[in-house]
Amino acid sequence: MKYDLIVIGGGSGGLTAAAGAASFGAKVALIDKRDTLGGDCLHVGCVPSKALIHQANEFYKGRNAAARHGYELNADFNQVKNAVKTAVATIQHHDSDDRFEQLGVDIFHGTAEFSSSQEVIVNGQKLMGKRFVIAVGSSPLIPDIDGLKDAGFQTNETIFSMPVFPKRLAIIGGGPIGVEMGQAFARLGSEVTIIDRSSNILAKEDEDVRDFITAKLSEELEIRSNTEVEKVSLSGQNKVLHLRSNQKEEMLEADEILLAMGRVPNTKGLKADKAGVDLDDKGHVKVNAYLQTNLKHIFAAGDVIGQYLFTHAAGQEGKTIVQNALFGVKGKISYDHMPWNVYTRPEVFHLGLTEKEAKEQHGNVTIYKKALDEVDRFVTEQETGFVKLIMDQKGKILGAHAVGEGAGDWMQSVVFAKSSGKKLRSLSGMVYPYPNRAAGIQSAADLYWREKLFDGGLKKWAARYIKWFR
Ligand SMILES: Cc1cc2nc3c(=O)[nH]c(=O)nc-3n(C[C@H](O)[C@H](O)[C@H](O)COP(=O)(O)OP(=O)(O)OC[C@H]3O[C@@H](n4cnc5c(N)ncnc54)[C@H](O)[C@@H]3O)c2cc1C
Ligand SMILES: NC(=O)c1ccc[n+]([C@@H]2O[C@H](COP(=O)([O-])OP(=O)(O)OC[C@H]3O[C@@H](n4cnc5c(N)ncnc54)[C@H](O)[C@@H]3O)[C@@H](O)[C@H]2O)c1
Repeated sequence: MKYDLIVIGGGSGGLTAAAGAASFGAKVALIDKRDTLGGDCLHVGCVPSKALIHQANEFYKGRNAAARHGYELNADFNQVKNAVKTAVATIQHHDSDDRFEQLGVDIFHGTAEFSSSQEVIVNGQKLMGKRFVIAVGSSPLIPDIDGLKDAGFQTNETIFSMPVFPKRLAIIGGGPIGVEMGQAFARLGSEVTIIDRSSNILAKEDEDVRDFITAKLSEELEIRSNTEVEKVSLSGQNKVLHLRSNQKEEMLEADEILLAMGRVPNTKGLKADKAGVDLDDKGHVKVNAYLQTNLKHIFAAGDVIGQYLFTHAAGQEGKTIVQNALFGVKGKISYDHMPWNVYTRPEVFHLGLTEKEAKEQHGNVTIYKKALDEVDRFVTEQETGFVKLIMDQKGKILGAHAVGEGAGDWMQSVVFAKSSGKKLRSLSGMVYPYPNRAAGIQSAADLYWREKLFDGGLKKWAARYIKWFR
């Protein structure tokens, strides 16, 4: 039998492609090397990390409240891990074999490898396909640091089931994984140090956002930027990180090391060469705007293409592939309106261009920035942060950024406005129920009218008109 579509990888990208294709009546095979579907996001990524963050924030609040009444609380790490497991198990139902089998998908658990451009092998069985989707995801980058392997370390694949709670946690890498896990462990009671070789953590964020969140996180943990880990050694049970920053050498002792230095694509065992699929020098599958590889019938989605390493990006790519692979529609993937959130407290929201990128690409841009401690809801909740909207001279939204409690949720209307081509003023004209957090968007967007009304010629014209009007 020849499948219409063979999907390799049952994570965010692969599941979306498989479910979409099966719903249209295609004969689909889905292969995943894990025993359960769901991929990294469900098992060792988004879901356990957000569950851990929730546990940590709950504990942190309780601990601070108890401290105000003279009590000291310690976190029970086993309870935290159980809550994380429960969250994963609950969501697993949604990504169960049963659900996909009911959609008509044939599921194979085992490692897939290409034997030709028309065929893959899984558990010794050959599967023939008309079209293929490579959605095998990525793995944590393990650096070649002297002594690291002997000293031992954690990655996102082990940290959620780590047996002992680390009193001192050193995190190498200050990207989203490093800062989210760093703050969560700090809130559970670890002494956390984030080490990053670049000059800033969260390097992809707008400069104002980076400065704000760096200052906030620094209240709870230590950040060492411009720092390299040259070597790791053991001193008894302690892991000793030999650091170098600005020609200065220092040592840092920790109970555990978490690696959060980026990802490598899972293409090693795939034998893509047997199919003739081109990879880039880092092992990512190379695709065009239609998500086709150099072979028109083989598509790729998700972390393995190395574009935007997010669940929602993989899902969007999976959807695009369904229409292109099954119906021959030439739908291009677009990342123009791809938002992301970093789930620290306060949360970071990112959409479109940063101020620096906007200036480089568009020259003259207008920026409206509103501090959240001037927005009533945030005042009542004693929260801070800001909203920053970046637009071109015609009012087109180029970028939107926010740091604030729940920003990832309440900034969503800006994604709608930007992706439907609405101008910034549309965000000002909506009605916001008082006192919701999204009013932060309105306050920032209102600055547009303030400028027009109070600083421009309109005010003089309006004054003359009002005098004249009877
Ligand atoms: C700690 C952490 C937190 C994260 N938090 C977020 C978040 O909050 N929001 C967000 O949007 N993104 C988050 N991400 C990123 C997100 O998890 C990934 O972008 C997403 O999982 C990518 O989906 P994918 O389909 O490309 O790969 P995956 O979900 O990793 O799926 C790939 C699947 O392919 C299988 N596979 C690999 N090789 C083979 C093979 N040869 N044969 C058969 N099967 C194979 C694997 O077993 C896996 O199940 C996080 C990542 C991490 C590590
Ligand atoms: N909330 C979310 O959506 C979320 C959460 C977690 C992860 N993710 C996804 O997972 C991906 C991987 O996350 P990540 O944080 O591992 O990677 P990343 O690539 O985003 O960040 C890695 C960090 O490690 C630093 N680094 C690299 N090599 C180093 C070295 N030798 N010494 C010191 N520092 C070094 C880099 O400067 C960078 O700041 C992200 O790109 C993101 O897309 C998303």
